[in-house]
Amino acid sequence: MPHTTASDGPLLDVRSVAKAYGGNAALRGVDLAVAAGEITALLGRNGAGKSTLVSIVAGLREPDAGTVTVAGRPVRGARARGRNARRDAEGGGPSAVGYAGQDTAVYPNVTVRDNLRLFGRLSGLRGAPLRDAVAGTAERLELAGLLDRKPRDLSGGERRRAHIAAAVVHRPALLLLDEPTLGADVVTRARLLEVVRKLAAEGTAVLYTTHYLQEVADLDARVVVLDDGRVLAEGGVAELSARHGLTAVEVAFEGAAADGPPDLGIPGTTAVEGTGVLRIPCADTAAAIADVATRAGALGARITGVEVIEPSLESVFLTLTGRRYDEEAG
Ligand SMILES: Nc1ncnc2c1ncn2[C@@H]1O[C@H](COP(=O)(O)OP(=O)(O)OP(=O)(O)O)[C@@H](O)[C@H]1O
Repeated sequence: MPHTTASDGPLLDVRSVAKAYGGNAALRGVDLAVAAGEITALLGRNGAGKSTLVSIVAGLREPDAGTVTVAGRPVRGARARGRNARRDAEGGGPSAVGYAGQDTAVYPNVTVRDNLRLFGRLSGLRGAPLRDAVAGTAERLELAGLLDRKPRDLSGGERRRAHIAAAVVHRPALLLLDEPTLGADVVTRARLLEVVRKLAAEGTAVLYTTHYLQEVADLDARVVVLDDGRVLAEGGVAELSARHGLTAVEVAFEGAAADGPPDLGIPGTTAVEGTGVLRIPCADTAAAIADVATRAGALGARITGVEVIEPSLESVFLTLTGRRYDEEAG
């Protein structure tokens, strides 16, 4: 079912959103847009503000300033909705937003089928459309054989799939996923990415936070880099790599793992921590390798390996923030 917006604008439109907790600014004026059918990956280190932003878009938190619209309609936080929540649900048909936060939100003691029914009903689905939605979603997330089991009796990966199923059962126009693959094994991760790709291909706008840069490439997602509550850069992976990525040559030397690499006197060179490898940022890799060989030869240092590092999201992040992106820090 294709999702259309009330206007020609993006499905999700976030403008100048700011949020502080006490005196700590978590978001400092964020602008972000996601079109129908587009996957946007929100990248940033721990504490960058990703979850805060996603929960504001989900209507779970109030921004201090700025606006969020989904399909042209303003998102109101839980406090502002207050007693009108039911009226909103009744008036608006199935909810436009599906949200899967970091913690699994399915009820552990209720079967997967009843969980999916419940989440479908909460979004306004009833009768045959609800039954079809539950069956279709279970199929999509390979839960069909697990519908009569309770989440407390499922494996971690199965429970995570049930959690995502609860967020998509009503076929939201906008899907918010906050680190959906955190701790998932390779197979579960691949399945979840496949589901996200399919939903996007059918017209769902997806906003996705992750610490795994490889997933961003696998999803061919548009990237928004958030750092300290601000958008540092946005664009496609190739575009960002070309604009901000580094090309470098990494050179390993005999005996350097213990003693550290030799000082070749090349400006900008850094030692890769704990490896004895020298990283040399450069524009012309062939010229850099020839230069290294000459200088190493003069010092009597024996080269044991050379690797060319192409621009990547990792190096984009390093350029923009001056820090490495720690993928396991989720
Ligand atoms: N409920 C809260 N009360 C006080 N401070 C908070 C609260 N939630 C988040 N923060 C702070 O706001 C900042 C942004 O946190 P947020 O959880 O949005 O970051 P994140 O990018 O999602 O991080 P992570 O990758 O670790 O999940 C951090 O400094 C965090 O400590």
